Amino acid sequence: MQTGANGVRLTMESALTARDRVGVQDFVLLENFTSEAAFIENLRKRFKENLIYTYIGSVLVSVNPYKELEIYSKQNMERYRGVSFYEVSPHLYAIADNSYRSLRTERKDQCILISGESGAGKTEATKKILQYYAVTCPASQQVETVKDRLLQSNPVLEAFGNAKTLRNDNSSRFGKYMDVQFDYRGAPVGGHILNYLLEKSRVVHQNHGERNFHIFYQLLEGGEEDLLRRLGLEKSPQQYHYLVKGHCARVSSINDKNDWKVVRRALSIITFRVNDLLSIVASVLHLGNVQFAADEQGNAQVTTENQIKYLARLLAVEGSVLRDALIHKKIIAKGEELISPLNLEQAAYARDALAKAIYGRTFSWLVNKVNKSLFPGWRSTTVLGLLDIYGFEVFQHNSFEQFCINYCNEKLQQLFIELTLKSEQEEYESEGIAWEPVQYFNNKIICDLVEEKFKGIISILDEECLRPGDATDTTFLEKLEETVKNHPHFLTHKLADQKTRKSLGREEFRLLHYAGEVTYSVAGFLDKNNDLLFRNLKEVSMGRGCLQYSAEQGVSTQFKNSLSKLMEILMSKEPSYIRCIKPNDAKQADRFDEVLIRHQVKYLGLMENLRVRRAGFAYRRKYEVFLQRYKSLCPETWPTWDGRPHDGVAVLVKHLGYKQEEYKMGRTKIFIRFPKTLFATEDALEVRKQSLGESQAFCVKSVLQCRSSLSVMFSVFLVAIAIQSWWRGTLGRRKAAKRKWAVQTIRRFIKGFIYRNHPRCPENEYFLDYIRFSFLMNLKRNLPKNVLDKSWPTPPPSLSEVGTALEQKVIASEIFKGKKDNYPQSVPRLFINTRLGEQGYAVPVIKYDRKGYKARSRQLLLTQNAVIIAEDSKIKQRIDYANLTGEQSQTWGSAHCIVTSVIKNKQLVFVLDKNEIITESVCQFKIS
Ligand SMILES: Nc1ncnc2c1ncn2[C@@H]1O[C@H](COP(=O)(O)OP(=O)(O)OP(=O)(O)O)[C@@H](O)[C@H]1O
Repeated sequence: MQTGANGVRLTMESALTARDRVGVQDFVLLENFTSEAAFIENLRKRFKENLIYTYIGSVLVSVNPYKELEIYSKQNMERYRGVSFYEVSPHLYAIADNSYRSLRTERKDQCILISGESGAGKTEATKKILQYYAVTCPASQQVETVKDRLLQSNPVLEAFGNAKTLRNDNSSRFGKYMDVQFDYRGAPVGGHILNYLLEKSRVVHQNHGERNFHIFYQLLEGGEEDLLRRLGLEKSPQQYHYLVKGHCARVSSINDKNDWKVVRRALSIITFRVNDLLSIVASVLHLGNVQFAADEQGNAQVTTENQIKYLARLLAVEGSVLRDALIHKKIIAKGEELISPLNLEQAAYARDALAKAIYGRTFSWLVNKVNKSLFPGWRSTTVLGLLDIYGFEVFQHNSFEQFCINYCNEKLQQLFIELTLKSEQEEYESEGIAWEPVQYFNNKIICDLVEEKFKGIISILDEECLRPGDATDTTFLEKLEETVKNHPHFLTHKLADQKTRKSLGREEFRLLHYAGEVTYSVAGFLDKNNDLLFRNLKEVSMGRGCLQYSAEQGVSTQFKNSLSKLMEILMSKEPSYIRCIKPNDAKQADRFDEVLIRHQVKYLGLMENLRVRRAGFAYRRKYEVFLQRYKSLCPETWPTWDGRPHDGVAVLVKHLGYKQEEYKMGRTKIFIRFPKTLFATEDALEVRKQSLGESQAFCVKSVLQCRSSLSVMFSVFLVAIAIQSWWRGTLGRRKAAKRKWAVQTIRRFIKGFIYRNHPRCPENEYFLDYIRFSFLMNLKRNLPKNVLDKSWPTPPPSLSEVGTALEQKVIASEIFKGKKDNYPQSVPRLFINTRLGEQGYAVPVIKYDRKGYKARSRQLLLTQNAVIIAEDSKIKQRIDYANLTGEQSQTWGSAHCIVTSVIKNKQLVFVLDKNEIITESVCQFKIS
């Protein structure tokens, strides 16, 4: 949580008073909520004060500070833990905690959707949320392992999926959805990752100032000599065509050598097949160095035999087969296989296509391995998903990749609208407030334009890719024009009017996205959608098991299908949103580039978010909370209100003169339509606080003066009023606390009843304790008359084991009653081992029957100074401490067991801690 300059906690309402300086914490409180300028001004004010987080309702807007802020400490995490969303200032942790709490209390799966352009801070946000859970969730041995694996998987995925770009030195070049799985105690026990659209083109080409994926440089820079020799690699990246296209193999902010050490270690935890994996990485570099020359017929011939030799070894294929595959194309026409030679350009294309395919498949294989290592072994009860995906991309030149990314954002916006409106509507319904239609733009029309069967852009693209004959990017554009020409969100040079036509090239089409227009160039659409890998190359490259090829499908269709699965996953969860903004292109702290930010506000759809959120009411609060804050503004509610909070708020707002159209009273909350109403109330509170402060000071002063000048009677009278007012306040608070307690107890009881047949867990422990208590009280009244009496009351199912334990307890009393000083204290104690606390040790106690056969062994939990006494000398000798080791064995050297004489055909072992029974519910066995 952020604190103000004076260290005071900034809650949503109290921060309102500082709004001139730091703006509003929630954009819904912007008076002029349709003004983009007001929106940006609010962001700027807050950014200047290092307040990088602001809400739009429950959406968090985050501006990358490009500097370390002291708001991510463990202490800060603790402050956000279990605290209501609006009681603390906006933060990632508030979103993380809120989602986690909903997951625990409502047992509903959650997801946090993080979007923004490259360098806006999505990955950092994801990592910080994971850290938050790592620190604040319950821990166990397994959790530690999972945490470890989650942390280990990160450098591996970053090595293979991230690269230096102009905008970000560690840019994720793939979309990522990660499920964190929790057990019934709320501890993270597993994870699962889905990856989207890896930017494979980077493997063979990088723009100036950019690099290939980190792993290549790490391997060359950090790999041991032996390893490099085995892979046939040289240390210098300059030797490899695929690594020098961007002319910046070395970057000052990146330490490839150190990163390699981390990645190498992490890799061996994730997979045993590190050597295979590195062979494939190396083979990509060798492929890049394969060169061709044209023969007399213009057909390509391989000129770099050495590379083929290495490739054959690394990919475990025949060299001659690979060579042939690189310079020939196999086509199946009318059921017949035809092999035709490739020219230079085609061979280079085939080589690059193979390199991209190999790398892409390897990446998927790796994600698969990571998932296996994160699999908890069973289906966990609840999951929390984190989606770290590129936001809208609008460049000078937009191509197939931007088309896919922007389509993805349309889908996410659709989900946002549906779920936000749905949850608004549900809240209105549950509060008994009439629904008011919300004016918003439904972008379904754009999603349909892209994805509709037969008529959508993706279908047309696939059709064009598959049709026989000469299909080109231009024919695809023509087909588009023909099929969707009348769509209001689609435009081309040919379809545009005179004026717009100037801004559109002949090879371009424009989509009017919900966030604004984007013009796409069709050049390369067909190739990229085909992701063409000639059939014979595909066959050749399947040598290593890491390379698996999926069914043939256009890339855009594959993406559409995986998006539709993603939408299903997200739809089944309760979403939270984080929208990340990059403040400048120079990666500098304290620089707020307004033009760049306006662009992002537009393409993140923030104004549209705000409009949807503000469609109804700007502010809503539980009656109790509202009354507690503002009760001093009305004489009838101050200092306490004895009636229902609902009535108190009604009296209060009437006194404040709220107009009918300014608010609505729901079942449990007040809804305020305009921020100005809230601001006026907040300002009145400030004034009231001052006058209250003055009057208190006055009161104290007058009491002091009274002592000297007025009669004692008068000062007693003043004090009496003060006490009375304090007492009323205390009574009121107690009453409210009691009511709250009652509600919580009833809730816990109901929940416990529902979970009564589950193993003990937070949901049912209260209920089970209650049942146990009732059973014991009943037992107390109906105890058997002697040990042979079998008429024990039947325990409830959840306590079936207690019956036996109780029998033992009664038997124990036969032995110890009157013989041990502290017997009376031990009676009400539970029979389970938990009394030992966390200091207990597990000790194997192995029992033998009279003939010396091993009868039963069992783990006992003992405290360090426990004494085990065996009364029966034969059995005493046979107590087996063989498994005890080190320190414990010395401690246990003096331990004893009491093995009592036969009672009811059973023997009992009582473990004593000094003179006290610490457990007696164990080790009974039949004597043969
Ligand atoms: N909360 C933060 N505090 C300090 N620095 C940050 C924060 N968020 C981001 N940064 C800085 O910005 C850089 C880019 O952030 P990050 O890699 O998370 O961006 P991204 O949105 O994931 O980009 P891409 O889409 O390219 O992967 C980080 O390396 C870090 O230096």
